[in-house]
Amino acid sequence: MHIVHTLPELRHALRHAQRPAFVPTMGNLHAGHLALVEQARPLGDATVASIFVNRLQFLPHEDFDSYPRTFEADCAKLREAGCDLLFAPRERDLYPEPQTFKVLPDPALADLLEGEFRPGFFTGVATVVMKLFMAVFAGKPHGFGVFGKKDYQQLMVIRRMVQQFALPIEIVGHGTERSADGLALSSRNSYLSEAERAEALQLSLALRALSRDALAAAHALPAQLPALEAAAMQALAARGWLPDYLTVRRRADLLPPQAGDGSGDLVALGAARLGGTRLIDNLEI
Ligand SMILES: Nc1ncnc2c1ncn2[C@@H]1O[C@H](COP(=O)(O)OP(=O)(O)OP(=O)(O)O)[C@@H](O)[C@H]1O
Ligand SMILES: CC(C)(CO)[C@@H](O)C(=O)[O-]
Ligand code: BAL
Repeated sequence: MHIVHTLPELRHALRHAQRPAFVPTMGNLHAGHLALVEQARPLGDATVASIFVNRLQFLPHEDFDSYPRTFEADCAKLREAGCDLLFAPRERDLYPEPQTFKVLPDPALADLLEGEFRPGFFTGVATVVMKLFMAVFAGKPHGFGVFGKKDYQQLMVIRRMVQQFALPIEIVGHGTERSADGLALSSRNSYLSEAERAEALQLSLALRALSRDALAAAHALPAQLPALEAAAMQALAARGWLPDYLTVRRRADLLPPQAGDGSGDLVALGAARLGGTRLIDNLEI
């Protein structure tokens, strides 16, 4: 695996590729990331990953400084997974000057859920993903970007960005990889103590219970859903969590379900803080 840090090095390394398949990450890689690399490998003619902890998508009080940086271990994992090229820019490579031009995602999609609790998050994500896409795909006739459904809303924002800017990039979504007990793999799981790690599973269980309750109430879901969501949040809060949201939304636009939406059109999404760690998860119903 070739490792490059600068844009000219990246462009040179990719000069013969016609259809790169690209997996952007923030590092501290786990089996979820490696599954994305596995998915990317047969798609393109070069498999590219990036590691970049993007300051632009963190709020001042968030964990930018403490975000786990495990570069050597990440390289070994990517090498083993068959990645051809790793782009690991330093901050000065990607942001040689303050990024005053930004990609502003549609607020109808980006200001809800994650965007409500992390204002500016999706502007930071869309801006860095656009920069990474320009770096990897500029001049290429076609390419693939592989993203995880664990970050469900992020995947939707990126799909819509690619569609509206008519980028010649196919966005591929990969299902959430979980540990044997059902916890969604996440870099931030490494913040959890042993006791918190055991408790963390309750977020996916709560989403499963909320999905079941929503299915049982399908005949009158818009009227009944607020009480079901409140009960799900209270149940987590009673276990010591601080839930931001536990909700059932339409997969198409992440708005609350309307009468006539089928249960197959819905997704349950949740975000909650356990101790100092904020976890997210979702379940397509
Ligand atoms: N469990 C998972 N299954 C599938 N894809 C995943 C999983 N976890 C992360 N990804 C995907 O990997 C890509 C890089 O994500 P990132 O580096 O932020 O990892 P993360 O585990 O989501 O980290 P964090 O804990 O900070 O949210 C994203 O497309 C993300 O959706
Ligand atoms: C897409 C991404 C690499 C942009 O920084 C990040 O949000 C992530 O790791 O999901
Ligand atoms: N996994 C999405 C990136 C973030 O939480 O900042």
